[in-house]
Amino acid sequence: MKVIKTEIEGAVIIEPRVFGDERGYFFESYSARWFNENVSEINFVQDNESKSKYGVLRGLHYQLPPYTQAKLVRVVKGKVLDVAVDMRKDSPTLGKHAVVELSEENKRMFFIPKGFAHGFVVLSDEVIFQYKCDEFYAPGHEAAVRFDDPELGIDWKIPAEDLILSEKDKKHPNFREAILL
Ligand SMILES: Cc1cn([C@H]2C[C@H](O)[C@@H](COP(=O)(O)OP(=O)(O)O[C@H]3O[C@@H](C)C(=O)[C@@H](O)[C@H]3O)O2)c(=O)[nH]c1=O
Repeated sequence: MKVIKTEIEGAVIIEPRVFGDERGYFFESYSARWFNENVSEINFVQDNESKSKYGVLRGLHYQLPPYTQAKLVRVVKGKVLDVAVDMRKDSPTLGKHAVVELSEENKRMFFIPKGFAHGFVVLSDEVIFQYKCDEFYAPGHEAAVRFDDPELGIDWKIPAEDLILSEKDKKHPNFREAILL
């Protein structure tokens, strides 16, 4: 397992050690002991999975206090561009984002601490996306930022006409109007 820093303090990429043999492969997708020693002392309490087709963009989502969530995200099938936007009001990188390509090939995971808005876009025909959260879903405390706010300047890598968003995700506020953490 290797920890790779991103341009934003706290948001890190995790590269698992993959054991390949004639049967296929094996890797530890999560070890509480390793994670607590090498990344952060976290108690994950919920696992989620979503399936999406090419062009689907989910984001940029977060939960408000007291239900802020840290997330450990990965792709089981396909490929995404994964983005975390720093919403921490006291952070020197407030409003900046980290981008990571996650795929079934590179098997990378992305750890997004509390204080970030998160989203991804699907670059392959289909994606199965899995993630762990350290706080339960709190529907009354959902918050979000527009994926295409020019102030954030995120390059989603696929043409705007290919994007597929939920009705909810089309209506989020810009970063300037969003609630900071
Ligand atoms: C996130 C979530 C949704 N739901 C329900 C609510 C809704 O009816 C249905 C679909 O929810 P959404 O449209 O919000 O799903 P989605 O757009 O996939 O939301 C997710 O996006 C990514 C980018 C994240 O970072 C996640 O934290 C989460 O916000 O699932 C739960 O029951 N539990 C959950 O934890």
